Amino acid sequence: MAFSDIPLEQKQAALHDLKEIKALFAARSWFPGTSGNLSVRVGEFSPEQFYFAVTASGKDKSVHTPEDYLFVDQDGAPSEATGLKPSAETLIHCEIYRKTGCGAIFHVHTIDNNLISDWYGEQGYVPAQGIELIKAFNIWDEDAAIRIPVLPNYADIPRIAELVPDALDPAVPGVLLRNHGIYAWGKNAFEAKKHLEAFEFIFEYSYRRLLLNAASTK
Ligand SMILES: CSC[C@@H](O)[C@@H](O)C(=O)COP(=O)(O)O
Ligand SMILES: [Zn+2]
Repeated sequence: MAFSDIPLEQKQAALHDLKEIKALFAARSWFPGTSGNLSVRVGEFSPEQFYFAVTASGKDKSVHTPEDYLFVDQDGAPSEATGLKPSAETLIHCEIYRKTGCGAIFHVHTIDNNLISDWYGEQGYVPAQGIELIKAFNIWDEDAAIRIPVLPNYADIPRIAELVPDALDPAVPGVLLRNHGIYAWGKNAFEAKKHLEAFEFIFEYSYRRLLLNAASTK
């Protein structure tokens, strides 16, 4: 399917979703210092060919402008003529789409996701067990345990992107970059938002748990 074959309404719906999510996350201070990026996929998916709308690089994500988003293909190349540059981390979005076939990916930098990814960075995953919000990932076992993968935060984004396919756990819709932030995804914007909120709850819980544990051993 060529990009021009994708119905205009689908493209407009993706941009509408991005606008709403961007405003909501900005109100939560989830885009400090222009950090963070968002994408929503459009059209049919095959691992060889897909398209998505992504935030333009380096923008202040707390304001709306006519130059906030552009469409790119499975390799991160713009699908239409544009002067905009896709997010510097577009290749990471490409690898997540290719591997999972998901419909939306949201990336934010928070103090909690940075601290917890660094604390567990050496072991390569953040453990989480018995936290109610794990059910947001459609995991319903009592006392369920999950591992949220943590990748090194190389300056060279293609070097990170190539690690993504093997790092992902099919049951866990998120991956952390150490001391950087999280990528969370879902079948659509609603689900990606739900997953991101659940991860952030788990990170804040885990951080406070570590503090309480340390206080109780004093
Ligand atoms: C200005 S700090 C954040 C960036 O280095 C990057 O990690 C980020 O999330 C935003 O990059 P962007 O190219 O705007 O999508
Ligand atoms: Zn980032």
